[in-house]
Formats: sequence, C-alpha cells, structure tokens
Amino acid sequence: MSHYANKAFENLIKMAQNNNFIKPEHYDKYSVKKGLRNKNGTGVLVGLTKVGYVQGYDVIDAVKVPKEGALYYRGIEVKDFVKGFQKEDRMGFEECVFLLLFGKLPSKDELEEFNLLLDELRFLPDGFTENFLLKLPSKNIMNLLQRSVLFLYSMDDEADDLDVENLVRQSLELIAKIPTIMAYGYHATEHYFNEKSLFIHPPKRGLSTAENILHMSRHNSKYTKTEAEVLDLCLVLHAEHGGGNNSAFATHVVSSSGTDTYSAISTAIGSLKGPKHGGANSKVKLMISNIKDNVKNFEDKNELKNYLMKILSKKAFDNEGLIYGMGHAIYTLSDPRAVLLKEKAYELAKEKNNIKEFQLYSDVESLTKEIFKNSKGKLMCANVDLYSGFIYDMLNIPENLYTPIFAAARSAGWSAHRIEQILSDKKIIRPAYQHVHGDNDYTPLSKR
Ligand SMILES: CC(=O)SCCNC(=O)CCNC(=O)[C@H](O)C(C)(C)COP(=O)(O)OP(=O)(O)OC[C@H]1O[C@@H](n2cnc3c(N)ncnc32)[C@H](O)[C@@H]1OP(=O)(O)O
Ligand SMILES: O=C([O-])CC(=O)C(=O)O
Repeated sequence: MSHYANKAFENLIKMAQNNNFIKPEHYDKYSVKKGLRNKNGTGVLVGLTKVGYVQGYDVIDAVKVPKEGALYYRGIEVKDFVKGFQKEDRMGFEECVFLLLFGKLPSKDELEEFNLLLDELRFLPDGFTENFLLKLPSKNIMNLLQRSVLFLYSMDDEADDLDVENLVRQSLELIAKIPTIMAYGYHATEHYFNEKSLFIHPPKRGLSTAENILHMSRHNSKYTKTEAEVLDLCLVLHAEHGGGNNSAFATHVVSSSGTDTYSAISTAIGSLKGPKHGGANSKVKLMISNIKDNVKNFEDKNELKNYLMKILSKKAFDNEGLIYGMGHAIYTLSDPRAVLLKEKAYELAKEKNNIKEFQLYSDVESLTKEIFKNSKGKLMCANVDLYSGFIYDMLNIPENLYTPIFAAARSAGWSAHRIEQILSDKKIIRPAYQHVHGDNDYTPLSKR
C-alpha cells in the first residue's frame, strides 16, 4: 500500500468510506432481511432442493426452537452413510459423490465403473501443469484453484453447452481434477515461494480420492490406511450442506444467469475461501497458534477464557472479534460433523500423544459456549471447521491445503446444485435492493 500513500489516494479512501456506508436504521426501516434471515433467526426460503438437508432447529408457532443437528444427503442421514461404508471397510467419498450427483446409492458394479471413470479424469490436460501451475504459482492455493478452473474453460470445446450430458461431464472432470490441481499447486507454491524441492507425483489409478490426495501432496507419497480413512471421512463430511450455504447459493445465483460450469464453480471456490465459510478451518489453526503464543498456561481455563474474551472484543488475534470454528447459521445445539470429527480427533490425539492440544480445542469449544450463553443468552456450537484443521494437522497436512481440501469435497455438492438449478428453475435470481441515496443533479465539471 505504501506506494499509494499520497494525498490523492487518502482522499479517495475518505470518499469511499463516507459515501458507501448505509446506516443500520435504514435496514430496519425497510425491513431488509439481512443475510437473508427472518426476524426469528430462520433462513428466508429462496429455493427447493433434493440434494442435501440441514436440520438445526424446529419452528413451532413461528418461534425457532433449538435441537441437535442432523445432515442428510439425498434423504440419507450422513451418520448412517458413514457407518455404512466404514462397516464394510471401504472408502466413502466416491460413493458419496455418486449419491449427491445421481440421487441414489450406486450398486457394486456402478461404483466400480464410477471409480474407473474418476481414475481416468484425475489427470490434467497436456501442458496444463507447466503453463498454468508451474509458470503461474500463487501463494494461496484457493486462488490458484479458482483460476485453474477458469483455465480449464479455455481447454474445453463445449465449455458453454448447458445440456445435462455436458454438465455431468464437466462436473466429474472438475471433481476428479481439483485434488490434482491442489496437490501440484501446493508443490509449486512450496518450490517457488519457499525454496523447497519440486515434487510432482501424478495421480495413481486404483486409489481413492483421499489416498490420491495423500500420495500426490506428500514428498515421499507414503501414507497409512488409517490416515487415508480419516481423510476420506473428512471429504464425506464436507461434501454438501444444502442449497443455502454461501458457496452453494453462489452456485445457484451464478448458474441462474446461464453462465458456464467453470464460471460457476470458480465463484463457489471464491465464496468458500472466506473466513466465515470454509476459510475458517485455516483460521482455527492460526487462532490456536496465536492462543498458544499468548496464553502462558492454556490449561488454565480462566486464563484461556480471558484471552477468548479479548479475541471477541477485537483486541487480540486478527481483531475481527470472531472465534473461528464456533457458531453456525443453522445448527444450534450441535453440528453432527463436528461431533464425529471431535471423536476422530480424540482417537488420533491419543495415538499421537497430543491430548494436551486436543484439550485446548475442546476448552475453546466449551468456554466459547459458556461466554455466549452468559453474555448474550445465545446458544453456540462447534462447527465442522473446529476439529477438521486439528485432524489435518495430525495428518501432517499443511495449513494452506485445509480450505482447498474442503473445496475438493464440496465440489460434489456444488455440481449437484448447479445441475438441479439448470434443470429445475430457469428464472434468473434477482432480488431487490431499496435505493436510499436520494436524487442528485449532474454538475458540469467547471462548477464542482
Ligand atoms: C463451513 C462453514 O461455513 S461453517 C462456519 C465456519 N465459520 C466460522 O467458524 C467463523 C466463525 N463463525 C461465524 O462467523 C458465524 O457463526 C457464522 C458466519 C458461521 C454464522 O453466522 P450467523 O448466521 O450470523 O450466526 P448467528 O445468526 O447465529 O449469530 C449472530 C451473532 O452472533 C455472533 N457470532 C456468531 N458466531 C460467532 C463467533 N464464532 N464468534 C464471535 N461472534 C459470533 C455474530 O457475529 C452475530 O453477532 P451480532 O448479532 O452482534 O451481529
Ligand atoms: O451451511 C452453512 O451455512 C455453512 C456450510 O457450508 C457448512 O456448515 O458446511
């Protein structure tokens, strides 16, 4: 910014600040549903979906009544889906992608054929790695994913075709290729920005998405069965979250204009990158490191609580006033994914002698709940992002891959929502904004 630090730029900033702020009372005056939320805290109904369903409360006599959270993919409760494939000692993510996109569980033959198809699609087009990833690395892998998806547009002869056959082809290509782009992009970043050796491990046929991510992103390509199973579970739990989550809704909005798949999915990646959405998993890791650096004895709950209050009052960490990994727009008492991931995190922490750190995460959860209950009477639960980063950390996955892994998983949900939008609702999404400026006359330049 320093090269812009002159009077003219300072004036532009002042004008930007003064002329773009709308007073909070205007929102009340015009009954604006901020964040598309009703007065009772429930979401405004803006669409229909068969893909995923999130339950976090009941509405009884127009009042929001909290309850334990539940998540359904195509009507199947996710915890049952997880139990199902784990009991049969299989990876679950590919089956989950099939379910989300095609609306039914695959038969054994369908799943085998589907895995073979994904095997072929994981490879990047000729020249893509050299021209778009190695020549143009980015410090941020989400940014790299976004523009790589857009580069794929230019290599697709049918890029703008909205036939369902083409939409399915493009969706599968992206779901299969995003992990490869993410792993290669990570190595390019490490090499060009952090002076590390450059590794490119091409995807391996016969490996699941989780196994391929570990194989492609690790220098030595080695991983254990447990590590692959844990990552697979994370992919399944991140794959979908209804039509109203910010990135799925962005997919619906952008798709409703009739634009191409690459534009829609890169938009969704941009949305997920935000720290209030998928980007929270990286923020959790940074926040926990910050707590360790600033709280002398983080096992002392009083000391920890005081520091969390400092974060909430914008006087510590990133000064945004948020405890990342906590809170949710729908869940009230619990996020079922956080419950499952907390159990997994505990198992891993025991194995890796890391219980002290597990306890820190768990204390952040319980103390944040306590602070919100006592100060605002507000129910607050851990969300999927609180324990996922801790798990990735224990799998030695670097922090700049946390949100990209989320994107790799959620690309399944986005694709299903895009296909649904294009097949079911041809109306362009176009809500209203009340104009609150008042009219002005145009003044000739000589008179200003
Ligand atoms: C994959 C995902 O996207 S899961 C979410 C990941 N995001 C995070 O973990 C970031 C931290 N959490 C948050 O920012 C929020 O809880 C969100 C964005 C997830 C949900 O936000 P909302 O739907 O607005 O939450 P809700 O309506 O329940 O709460 C509103 C109030 O509680 C505050 N609040 C909610 N969560 C938090 C939090 N973690 N830290 C501090 N304040 C919070 C909001 O700022 C808001 O305060 P205000 O009324 O004074 O403006
Ligand atoms: O549903 C939401 O608002 C956020 C989201 O995507 C998730 O929790 O996975």
